[in-house]
Amino acid sequence: MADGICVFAENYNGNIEPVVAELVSAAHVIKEMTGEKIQAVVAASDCENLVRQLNGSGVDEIYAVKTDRDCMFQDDALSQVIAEMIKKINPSSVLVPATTIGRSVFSRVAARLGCGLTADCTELLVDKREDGSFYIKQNKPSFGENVFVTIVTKEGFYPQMMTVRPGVYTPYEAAADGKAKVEYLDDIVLPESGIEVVGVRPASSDTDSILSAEVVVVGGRGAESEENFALLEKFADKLEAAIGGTRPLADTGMIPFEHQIGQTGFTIRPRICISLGVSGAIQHTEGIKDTKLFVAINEDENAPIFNVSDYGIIGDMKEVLQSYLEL
Ligand SMILES: Cc1cc2nc3c(=O)[nH]c(=O)nc-3n(C[C@H](O)[C@H](O)[C@H](O)COP(=O)(O)OP(=O)(O)OC[C@H]3O[C@@H](n4cnc5c(N)ncnc54)[C@H](O)[C@@H]3O)c2cc1C
Repeated sequence: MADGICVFAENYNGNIEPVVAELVSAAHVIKEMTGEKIQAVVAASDCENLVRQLNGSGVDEIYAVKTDRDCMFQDDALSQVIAEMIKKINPSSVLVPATTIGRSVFSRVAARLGCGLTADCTELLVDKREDGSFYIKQNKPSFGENVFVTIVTKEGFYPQMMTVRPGVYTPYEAAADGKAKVEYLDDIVLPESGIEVVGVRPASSDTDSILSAEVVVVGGRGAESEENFALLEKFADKLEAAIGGTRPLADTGMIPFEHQIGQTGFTIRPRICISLGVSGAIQHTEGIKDTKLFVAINEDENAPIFNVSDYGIIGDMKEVLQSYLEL
């Protein structure tokens, strides 16, 4: 019988990616209901190092395959290894980061296993069927991010497999003395790959910068003019803050999608967040609700953003920022 909540331990350059700790949090939410063990799967040439990092991260079991060569970006070969691992472990659910690597590897894993894959979940809820079995409600934005849908894997089909959007869950803080059972699956071998990696160039705009920023300045439609946005950038520069925005700013390309905050964007948890010209629609404020200190500047005293801010300044953002920058 399928049993266990399996987390894909995505790694890069010898490090487990921080997003894995978020998936471990999501797995613990599921475990509270189902009582299943949390498993991590990892396959890499420097596997021992990655297993060390995973041990004590809040997982109960680690399954590892040591590959005979570096297989980063050889998703055709890596997906075969992971699919074989999942067949062997037989978990009831598999949680994968909705990252470029997670998406690419697990669409192939799903095809190999003949199972479904719900992409880009922003909420996972557990429910119980009449026969006592548990299932995961996989909630995600859909249809051009205009509606929210709940996807449920058909009864009796396992694993329930899903990618989870980074930033949605708070990283799991494991007890320092936590130990996992480790098993190396030596009979699984990395096949030849049709992909040759000729070079690696980092992306120019990464989501990490905004997810890990201590201070974030968020612009809304009120900051959309060239003049206002230039002021916002100067302000952010002075505060050494990352820049985020509402969906209209991402739609017009003023900020990259990776910096859109909200239900269909990313969730941030900075120490300080300052929003400029943002009305405060629920779809946006969902993405900032865990901010420690939240300041809003809006010229409309009735703007809903003031209902969720700790401090509010009623005024034209241009005048407020110009005064601040002159100090
Ligand atoms: C399914 C769905 C998912 C969505 N997901 C997201 C999401 O992830 N993120 C997101 O942000 N939105 C999302 N939206 C859109 C959301 O509902 C709002 O439309 C959007 O957040 C509004 O953006 P805004 O506050 O920038 O613009 P507006 O609502 O137009 O507000 C602009 C504000 O700026 C103020 N203002 C104007 N000029 C100035 C000035 N000079 N100085 C000070 N204040 C000024 C105005 O008073 C106003 O309050 C989603 C919508 C749907 C239907």
